This record gives sequence, structure tokens and C-alpha cells, in this order.
Amino acid sequence: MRTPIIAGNWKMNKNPEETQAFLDGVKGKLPESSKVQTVIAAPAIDLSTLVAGAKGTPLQTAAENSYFEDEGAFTGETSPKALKEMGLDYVVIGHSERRGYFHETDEDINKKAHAIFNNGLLPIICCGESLAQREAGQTEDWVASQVEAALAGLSADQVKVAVIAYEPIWAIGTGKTATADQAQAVVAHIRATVAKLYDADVADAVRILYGGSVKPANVKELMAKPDIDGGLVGGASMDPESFIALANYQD
Ligand SMILES: O=C[C@H](O)COP(=O)(O)O
Repeated sequence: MRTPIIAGNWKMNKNPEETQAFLDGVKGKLPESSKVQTVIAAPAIDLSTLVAGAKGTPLQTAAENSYFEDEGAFTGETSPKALKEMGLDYVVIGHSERRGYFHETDEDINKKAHAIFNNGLLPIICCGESLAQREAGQTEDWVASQVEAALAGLSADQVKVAVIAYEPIWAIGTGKTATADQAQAVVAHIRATVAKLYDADVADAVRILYGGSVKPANVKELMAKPDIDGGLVGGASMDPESFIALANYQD
């Protein structure tokens, strides 16, 4: 039985003061993590505030990125070792904005996945196709190749506790959600890919989220699909009331 995850990704939004205001807004209103796990991924400048405010609450915390080295002369990068020491739980890697604007490759993402596990953190590994790829009928092959590359060299035990997020690029921030059936089809294909790379137990354990214009109005329908274990939510995760509604989608 996979515990659902509602994860917010604030992208490059909010400062520490706004982070605190969000934490005050959701306080006492998030489900217990045994029912629905809630996570917020915030910009690096907000992480101390986020971790301090989430302590003792069900909310878990994520960085939006980290480097694949623990320390050294890498100006502007964030160390996964330092993130672990700060008390973070997850790191989002391979988001299409990182792949697109910052030219991150499958190889970078795989190295980051290893560094994250080596430091005792868990990755939320993003994948997804462009509109042109979908229209050319390449979605399943493309997404499977991204997943295979990201997981290369990880053990079965690591993949069991990893999180994968399927985010079609054409649905991100556009208001154009994939239909629940479209999302389910690709998420099921990702699970079948994991089964092929590892085995049925690993595929059954790994949690796979859908991301792309998820909001309180459509979360229930998406979550009703058998292979969709949660949402990675951008825009609708920034307002406390909206995040509370997403997290309590079962009520
Ligand atoms: O990581 C989150 C996704 O990019 C989705 O963003 P969105 O919910 O604003 O479409």
C-alpha cells in the first residue's frame, strides 16, 4: 500500500517571510503523514525557515535542486550533504525547467540521484514530454528513457523509496491538465518500466506522482487513478488554503 504524497514546488517564488506566513497558514490543517504525506519544495533561501517551521508537524521538506558533489569550488551550487545536515527530507531533480533553462542532462540527473541517496536524502525525479513529442507519439519511449537514465546504478532498495514525478511539459503552468486517463496511462508505463528494470516488488513500491496544473478542482479525479500516487504541484501549492485543500483531497 503506497502512501499518497502531495508535494508543492514553489519554484522561484516566496522569501523567508512569505515562507513563514505559509507555514502559519497551514499549521494544524495538514493530514497525518500516515494518511497523506505532504511536502513543500522551496527555494534555497527559504529552506532554513521551512525546516524550522515544519519541525514537529506532518509537513516534510524538499530542496528544488542540489549538486552532485558534496562540497568544493562550485560557485552558486547547493550541497546535498549540507541539505541533509539542515534537516531536509527530499530533493527535486530533473524538473523540466532545470533540464530546459539550465541544460541539465540525464547524466547530471543520475549523478544527483546517487549523491542524494549517498547523503541519506530521497529524490523526487521528474520526467515528461514536450507537446511536439506527444504529438509525434513519442511520449512513452521518451519518458521511459528519462526514467531509465535517472535510475541507472541505483539499487532496488533505493528505487523502492524514491519518488518519480511525471510532468508533461505542455501541462506545466498552462492551466492545461493532462486528463486523468492520459496521466494514468503514462504513469502506468513508468511503473512497467521500473518493473522491467528491477522487478514487480520495486515497481509496486515506488511512488509516482503526476504534475501539471494540479489544483483542488482536479486532484480527486487524478488521485482516483490506480497508478497515480500523488501530485507535484506548482501554482496551486503556494496559497495555504489551496495547499490544505489539495492535501485533504480524501475528505
Ligand atoms: O513542479 C511542478 C510542476 O512544474 C507543475 O506546475 P503547475 O502546477 O504550476 O502546473
